[in-house]
Amino acid sequence: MSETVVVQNVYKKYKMYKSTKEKLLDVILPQGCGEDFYALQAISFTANKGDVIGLIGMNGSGKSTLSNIIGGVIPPSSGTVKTVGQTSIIAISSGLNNQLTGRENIELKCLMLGFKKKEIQEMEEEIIEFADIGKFTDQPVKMYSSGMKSRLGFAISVTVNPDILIIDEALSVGDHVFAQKSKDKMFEFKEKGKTIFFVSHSMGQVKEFCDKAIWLEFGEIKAYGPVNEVIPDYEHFLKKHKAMTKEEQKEYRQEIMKKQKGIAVIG
Ligand SMILES: Nc1ncnc2c1ncn2[C@@H]1O[C@H](COP(=O)(O)OP(=O)(O)OP(=O)(O)O)[C@@H](O)[C@H]1O
Repeated sequence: MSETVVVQNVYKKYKMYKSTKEKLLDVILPQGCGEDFYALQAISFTANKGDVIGLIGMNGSGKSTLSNIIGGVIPPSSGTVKTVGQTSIIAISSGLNNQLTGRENIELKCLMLGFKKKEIQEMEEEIIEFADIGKFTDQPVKMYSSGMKSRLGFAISVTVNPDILIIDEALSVGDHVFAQKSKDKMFEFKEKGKTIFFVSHSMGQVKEFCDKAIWLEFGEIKAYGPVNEVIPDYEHFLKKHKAMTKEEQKEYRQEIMKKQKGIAVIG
């Protein structure tokens, strides 16, 4: 089986500041200021061609951070990510330039992906039709509704025919017709054997679409395996977590954070 994504020991560190003053001091003082916060810790896994992997986990567990790192939108603080083939990321705020028109955004994104002018011209109509942006095509994106923006982002990302596709909650946006159109497109990619990462809070959608799942908890991989093994464990955990009092939830989080601090020092 050919490996398309290899993630090795990835960490993503952010600085947390209590005030603007602390943020300023961090820039000025040689020893820095503020507290380190790890959005991702010791993340290692491999995805193969044809894998459709759900990224699941509670709010703030690191799903978007990980998908942005795989998609090359943000760099990891340490560790490596190797991807084979072209990667395309679909997120609700999928990197459109508000000042440019829809058509200019299409051209810019395709140029950045290395397409030639003739290839872009050929794809342009297909993207406009898929996005269904009609007479808004030559208007600046800042005039678009949020639905139009996400349709355009989705249409560009899928028409460039990527090898690795990262979908961050994209199915939950847009009207019924577009949701069905995007779902069909995703199943078409799945059938073509592309590698797909699918970020979702909907276990129904993950079960329907994915073969495997990565369960993230407070920035770490808690489980990675077939959906029919990982999802029941995650659902069981969610139920238990929901039944905890706020205080117990806090204690549970602190317990894990304490363990993670040890890992971060080693990492
Ligand atoms: N730019 C940033 N600066 C500081 N902290 C950040 C930044 N981006 C994300 N974080 C933090 O990193 C953690 C992981 O965030 P992320 O958005 O990846 O989680 P998520 O699992 O996608 O959450 P959700 O399900 O709520 O979308 C969160 O605690 C978040 O507050």
